[in-house]
Amino acid sequence: MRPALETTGLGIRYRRTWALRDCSLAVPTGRVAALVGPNGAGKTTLMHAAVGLLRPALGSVRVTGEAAFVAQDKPLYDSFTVAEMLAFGRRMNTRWDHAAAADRLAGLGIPLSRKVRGLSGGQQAQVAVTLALASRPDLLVLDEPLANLDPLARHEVMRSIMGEVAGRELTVLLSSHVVSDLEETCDWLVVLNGGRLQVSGDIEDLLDRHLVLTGPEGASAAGTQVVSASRTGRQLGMLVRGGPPLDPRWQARRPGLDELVMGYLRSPESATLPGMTAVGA
Ligand SMILES: Nc1ncnc2c1ncn2[C@@H]1O[C@H](COP(=O)(O)OP(=O)(O)OP(=O)(O)O)[C@@H](O)[C@H]1O
Repeated sequence: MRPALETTGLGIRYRRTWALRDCSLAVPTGRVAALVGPNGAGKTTLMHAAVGLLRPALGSVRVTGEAAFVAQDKPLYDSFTVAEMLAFGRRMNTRWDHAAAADRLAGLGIPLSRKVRGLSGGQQAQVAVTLALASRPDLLVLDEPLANLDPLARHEVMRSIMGEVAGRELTVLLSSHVVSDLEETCDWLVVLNGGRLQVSGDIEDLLDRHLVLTGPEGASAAGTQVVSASRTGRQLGMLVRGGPPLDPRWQARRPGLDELVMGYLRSPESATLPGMTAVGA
């Protein structure tokens, strides 16, 4: 099956600044892909390219089917009621599923008669996601859908997105700064750092292929590929690929998603991408 989103050698620049360089990735259909990276990493740029808001300067980007996009600042009109937002969406889209949108909002307990400005942040996020889903996209692209939401609302938004993915062949690409929000729901990981792709792959597979090592100073990491290393007093800590290490002084365990992401972000020269055999290539 063709991937839902595929970029090949993608390069995007704003005048002279390259925001994204040599980015080749493929997100398979039906995945919920987390797009993470520090401020300025190129996440919004990649999303804008995916939905056709930015043209590549180099390479290509291809979406299988239709994409819908929810921008960071939730594109809703404050003075509209929810019903007016739905009517607006209906006029703007040819593939509009009005009944599904109304059902979804009813299920979430969001009154159609309420003005957008009278909704909580979590409800506004839900309305924006509902509008995007009502256009029946194959790829749903969400730029920080959880920003400014409390933990309960973040959980609710993620849960409802998962519900949509379970029901059909929808692929989701969503950016977030809070990796712990993504652990439960995302099954694909894309890490960008300084405009470069560092990690792209299935999350379980990535976690299986890495180890967190802790051991004394002088312990050798032979038998592994070191992604990043840190020191606390006389203790060494490492994120490595492959292994287990030959030196028995290490304690080794599977990383959590946040440890995997942090390990790569700390070491921008490291990367793990499909088809790659060595860390740091
Ligand atoms: N309109 C623009 N004009 C010039 N440079 C831009 C523009 N938009 C983004 N950039 C630059 O491109 C790079 C990538 O920005 P982008 O917004 O894609 O990052 P991001 O990962 O989404 O960041 P954040 O987490 O802060 O939202 C940054 O260096 C940014 O300063």
